[in-house]
Amino acid sequence: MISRGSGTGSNDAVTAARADGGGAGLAVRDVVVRYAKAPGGLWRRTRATTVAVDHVSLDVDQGEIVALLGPSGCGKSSLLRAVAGLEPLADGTVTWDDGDLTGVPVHRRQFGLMFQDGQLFPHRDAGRNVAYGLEAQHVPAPERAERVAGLLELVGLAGYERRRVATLSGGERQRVALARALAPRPRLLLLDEPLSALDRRLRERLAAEVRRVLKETGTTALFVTHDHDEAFAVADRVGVMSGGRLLQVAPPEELREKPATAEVAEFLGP
Ligand SMILES: Nc1ncnc2c1ncn2[C@@H]1O[C@H](COP(=O)(O)OP(=O)(O)OP(=O)(O)O)[C@@H](O)[C@H]1O
Repeated sequence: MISRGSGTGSNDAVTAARADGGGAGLAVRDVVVRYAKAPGGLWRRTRATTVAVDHVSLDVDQGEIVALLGPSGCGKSSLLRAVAGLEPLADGTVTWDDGDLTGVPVHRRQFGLMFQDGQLFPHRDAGRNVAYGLEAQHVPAPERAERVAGLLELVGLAGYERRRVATLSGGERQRVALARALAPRPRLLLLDEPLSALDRRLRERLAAEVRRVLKETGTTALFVTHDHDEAFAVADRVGVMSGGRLLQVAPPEELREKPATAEVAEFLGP
């Protein structure tokens, strides 16, 4: 059983929802993700696999931000991709509000995705990038324009509607990418190293801003990062991964004060 730890500040509402028996959200149970090793050579006959995620269980309650933290290759992205439906589960289940997502394709999960490179559409201006998901939902133009303006303002880019993507800085691109991911009001936002390509100072500032934006929009989020400071700045709870396993999930201060194992303590450092 994974300890959920206690919340503070804006997390109190989440804690209250849990106590009421409400606040359901994402439940990952005993999930295993395996990859076939590269074909050829010795592996061809043995059908050997890499276990990227090794029986991981994790809850993310509605309105909560959970960061997955761990060194390169520990399986964070694989777990996030499995939740998104981009990787098949070798074992275990992923549910939302108790509804099993097995067999539900990526685009039907109502989850948003944001990656290290925001992958903006280069031929659309900033506003039309943000509007993309709203167009797909056939939101009428005036309502769309209002929502795009509101989202750009929320991410600190008020008035940027007509700016060409090529003229935006790295930080501005990721802000647009965040606004675009939030536009269709995803029930869960999955962020994979969204700030990693930015320099440290900007990363620190944006981590705090991402948290503010997610909280202001009441967005439930799973945030993958290898950066301790970023995880602690963004999340209500932080999950530490190593070798495909989830070692501990706890609020930042609890993780610092009471690491559950020597491995967690060593990873977090002094
Ligand atoms: N498509 C793939 N095919 C084969 N092996 C893979 C594939 N994707 C990931 N892996 C392996 O699975 C393990 C976990 O990788 P994953 O990308 O999930 O880790 P990570 O913690 O997100 O690392 P990083 O921060 O470097 O992206 C690694 O050993 C990796 O080499």
